[in-house]
Amino acid sequence: DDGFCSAPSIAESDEKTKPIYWKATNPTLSPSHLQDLPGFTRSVYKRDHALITPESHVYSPLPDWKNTLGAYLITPATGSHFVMYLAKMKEMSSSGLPPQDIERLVFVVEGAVTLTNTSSSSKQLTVDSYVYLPPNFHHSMDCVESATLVVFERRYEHLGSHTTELIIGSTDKQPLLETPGEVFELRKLLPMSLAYDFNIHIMDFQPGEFLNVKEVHYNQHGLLLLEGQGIYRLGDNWYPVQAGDVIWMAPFVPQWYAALGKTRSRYLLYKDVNRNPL
Ligand SMILES: NC(=O)N[C@H](N)C(=O)O
Ligand SMILES: [Mn+2]
Repeated sequence: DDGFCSAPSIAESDEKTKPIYWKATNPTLSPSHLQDLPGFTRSVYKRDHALITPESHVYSPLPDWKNTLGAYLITPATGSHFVMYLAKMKEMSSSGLPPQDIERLVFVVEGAVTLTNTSSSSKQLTVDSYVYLPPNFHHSMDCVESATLVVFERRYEHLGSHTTELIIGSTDKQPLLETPGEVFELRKLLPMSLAYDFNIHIMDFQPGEFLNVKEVHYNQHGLLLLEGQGIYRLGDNWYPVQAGDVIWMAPFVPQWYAALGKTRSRYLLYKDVNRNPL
């Protein structure tokens, strides 16, 4: 009647009053309906990339953590040299330590945790804040109510006499960086100095903005879409994505993103840097 196409949203009470077989002649492609289809998932796992969407996340107790469920989404089994997992901390929970020589970055997606370590007083980490923990750095994260964390860990690759330090920060305190030839806004959570063998980029796109470079590079990525929706190209595949989706990108997989929808896209991206690939 309005002269344009739209997918009507049908309230649950409406569904009960509809005649038998009405869905056969009123299909809809709305994402919320697709998610209800038995066995349907947008998740994909291929040699050089994976898309792992929330309906596929599988949680189990995290070794050495108390009262915490974790979903390992990227691990060396997928081909990466790092792990990326979501940790859901419940009431009165606490973290375990990473194995020896493993560095860790934790970003708070929801809730709050208290970070304690032997060298300084406790710090409260709330949504959008993060901590980088050098290898073999004793610490504990404790949660009174609940929190969701995204955690990256990898074996630290030493370079000369450089060493890394404890870093605590939040995205909004990080300066915007130059992005020659690109339109997205870029912040980095770690210093760009040689000591650090990876960084976490926070990238913001307004709807309609996209990567100008159709990237192919030696670095690996682990991505969590924090806000918005769009299309991710990985190799010859084009994926509709939305907040909550996780992507693994192997070295050299062609990659490109265009933000769509009505709100800003923001993603958090692991990238190995500062080391000779040999
Ligand atoms: N897929 C990406 O967003 N890649 C980044 N622009 C990067 O490699 O820095
Ligand atoms: Mn890239």
